[in-house]
Amino acid sequence: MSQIAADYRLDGALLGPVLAQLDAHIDLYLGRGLVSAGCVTSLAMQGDRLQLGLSYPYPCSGVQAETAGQLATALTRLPAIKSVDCEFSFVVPKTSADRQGTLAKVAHIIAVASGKGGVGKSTTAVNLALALAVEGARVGILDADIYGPSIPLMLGIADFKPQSDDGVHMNPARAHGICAQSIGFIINEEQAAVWRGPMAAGALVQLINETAWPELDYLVVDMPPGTGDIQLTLSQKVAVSGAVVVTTPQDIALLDAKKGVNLFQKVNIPVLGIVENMSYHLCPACGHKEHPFGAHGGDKIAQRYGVPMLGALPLNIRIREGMDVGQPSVVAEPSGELAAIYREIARKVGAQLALSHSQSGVSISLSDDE
Ligand SMILES: Nc1ncnc2c1ncn2[C@@H]1O[C@H](COP(=O)(O)OP(=O)(O)OP(=O)(O)O)[C@@H](O)[C@H]1O
Repeated sequence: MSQIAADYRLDGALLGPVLAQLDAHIDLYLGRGLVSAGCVTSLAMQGDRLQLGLSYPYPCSGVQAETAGQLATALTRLPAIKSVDCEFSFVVPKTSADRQGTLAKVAHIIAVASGKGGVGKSTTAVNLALALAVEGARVGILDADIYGPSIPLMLGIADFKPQSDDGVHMNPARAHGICAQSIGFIINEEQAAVWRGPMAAGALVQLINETAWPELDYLVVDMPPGTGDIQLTLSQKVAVSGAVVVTTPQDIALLDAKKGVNLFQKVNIPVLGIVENMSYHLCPACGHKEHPFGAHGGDKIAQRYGVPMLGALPLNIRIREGMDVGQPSVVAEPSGELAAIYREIARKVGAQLALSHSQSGVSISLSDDE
């Protein structure tokens, strides 16, 4: 899966056992051993230290320390190895999409969609974008939610007015390490409310194309709520690489989420998974977990449609309060449990995207330097 040529400089007697140990380490997000997943890009010995280069097709800085520890434990069982230096890198998988103009610098476009409004789609899109960035990717977000563009407020950039250097393309805003563009920077809600399907889709495609996006690994698009023509046209016109469907556990929201999954599957856009928002409530007094809207709805959809369940967020006042003041959970409490859930979702999204766009395996060069 890696697009880097591997460079293995170990003698034959050591190479086999080292590769065996590395392949016995199953990457949780790719579901394969590190060698078969193409993550092992370099191996060399310096004295009794193994220098190990790992290249991941998804951003994963949050689990690198743990992975390095586990690999060191496994590899130092081999008598020749006393310690291991791990070097991690992230190389975004190539895409087959032929994007033109300002989107040519964007590797992958991730649509965040929901069957109905108010389920927390924008909240999820913003935190997912920030979590991908914290995990090590270059990220942008496009607020395409014409009926309620909330991302400027959520990122604390409500007063931003896009400027242009070349008189043609608008520069996106920057906030919390990601860049952002919103339909809300350009038009007001009354104007948007009267747009019908084709007009809205056309305006959104124009907005996305007329933004001077920098080099990005992922552009997260907060889609308008619903699963109709606007969503379909937009997804196809900008060659969406994969979709995340957000739902709440109520039956009505789940029914709409199914429509969302169906829509993307029908047009061959990989559904990267389901996020169940407001999934459970933790009693702040006693820590008791309750499911006021029913349990496991997202799981059932995921199983039925053969798509991953990416994660479940609690109904938690801190999520809303952070959003209201431009401090989403991932940046407000970076080491908190909510940030941890979003970061886990981000790693899964990146890995699913890599799996669904996986290229041919790694090419290996071997030499007996040691
Ligand atoms: N898990 C959560 N716990 C508490 N509040 C939440 C949670 N998720 C979202 N909210 C709050 O619910 C409200 C709706 O969220 P959001 O705007 O993200 O929904 P949406 O699906 O994008 O809505 P729309 O489609 O109407 O724009 C916001 O006030 C948000 O802060």
